[in-house]
Amino acid sequence: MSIISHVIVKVPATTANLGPGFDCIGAALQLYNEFKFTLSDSKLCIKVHGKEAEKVQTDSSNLIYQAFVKLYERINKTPPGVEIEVNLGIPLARGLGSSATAIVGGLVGGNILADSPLSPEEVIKLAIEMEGHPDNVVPAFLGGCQLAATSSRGWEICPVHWHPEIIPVVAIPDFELSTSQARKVLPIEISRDDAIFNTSHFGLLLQALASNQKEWLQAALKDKLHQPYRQSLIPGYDDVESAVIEAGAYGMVISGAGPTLLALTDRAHSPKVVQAMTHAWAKVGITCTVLPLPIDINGISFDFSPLSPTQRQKR
Ligand SMILES: Nc1ncnc2c1ncn2[C@@H]1O[C@H](COP(=O)(O)OP(=O)(O)O)[C@@H](O)[C@H]1O
Ligand SMILES: N[C@@H](CCOP(=O)(O)O)C(=O)O
Repeated sequence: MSIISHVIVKVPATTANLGPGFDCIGAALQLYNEFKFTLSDSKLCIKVHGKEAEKVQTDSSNLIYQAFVKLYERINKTPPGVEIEVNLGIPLARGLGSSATAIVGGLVGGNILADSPLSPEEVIKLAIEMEGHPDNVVPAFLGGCQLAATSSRGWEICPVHWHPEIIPVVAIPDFELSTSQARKVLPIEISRDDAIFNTSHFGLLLQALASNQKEWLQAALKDKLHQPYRQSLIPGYDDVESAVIEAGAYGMVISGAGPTLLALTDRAHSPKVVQAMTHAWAKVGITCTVLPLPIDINGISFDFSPLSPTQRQKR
């Protein structure tokens, strides 16, 4: 029996792939979704607040609720009645890990209301299973920049040092691109040359992120696994990239599955990069919101209240 009446879980946005690290690396960003779970005797009730709230399902198909139910399935218990209140701070289907926050939020909320039967490692494993790849759910849960690789134990998760002088700037356009659509355009197989290209660039990326070595970062952001196939889904990609380089950034990549574009820059060039992204996309008729978003180093945070003695008696 739960001794907790409600829990509020805050989960950060993420930027996955970082160029050559398709499906294995991502970083948490200081932009958040917040989920409040309250035990309830009546049927499921989901309330959503914030911009784009009307786009989120409020029935049992809601991804947060599906994750909540998954948690209870895993511990062989019937899910309790619950009211879920969502405060959306992260735009949907833009490549900033909104689905990852819903999965992580639902699992963590469910786990806490069930008196935490699963360890953080088990919750992360379940989140990866639900999302299908680790590169957004892992940093969303743990914060910072995280690398995940399969092993005989399941997953090896490894923090990646992100030099504080490397500033992420995201340009979020006013159109959506679902991850499933952006995965459909990817080839099943790639050539050995492309595999070597990505292996070498990914190795360089890890060293470049840790050291802030300018030339390494400039080269390391290149990729041949997913970006060449996805660029055509993002009108104006080449124009924004040229403007970003001209403004002095290290480079630009697709954030997650897109369509948000992520520039990495040093602090001094950050204001120019913001302007360049805004203007370059406006020139091709696309309105976007451009934000420098520092790395979130904490991952999930939560706050909960115990049941009152009267509530305990009722249960
Ligand atoms: N806060 C949320 N609550 C419920 N479902 C959500 C939430 N955020 C995202 N989703 C679901 O995830 C979908 C977007 O996932 P996806 O295409 O992977 O984009 P993203 O890059 O934002 O994760 C939404 O259309 C919605 O179905
Ligand atoms: N590696 C995935 C990452 C998807 O991240 P999201 O933030 O767009 O959900 C991919 O590139 O498909």
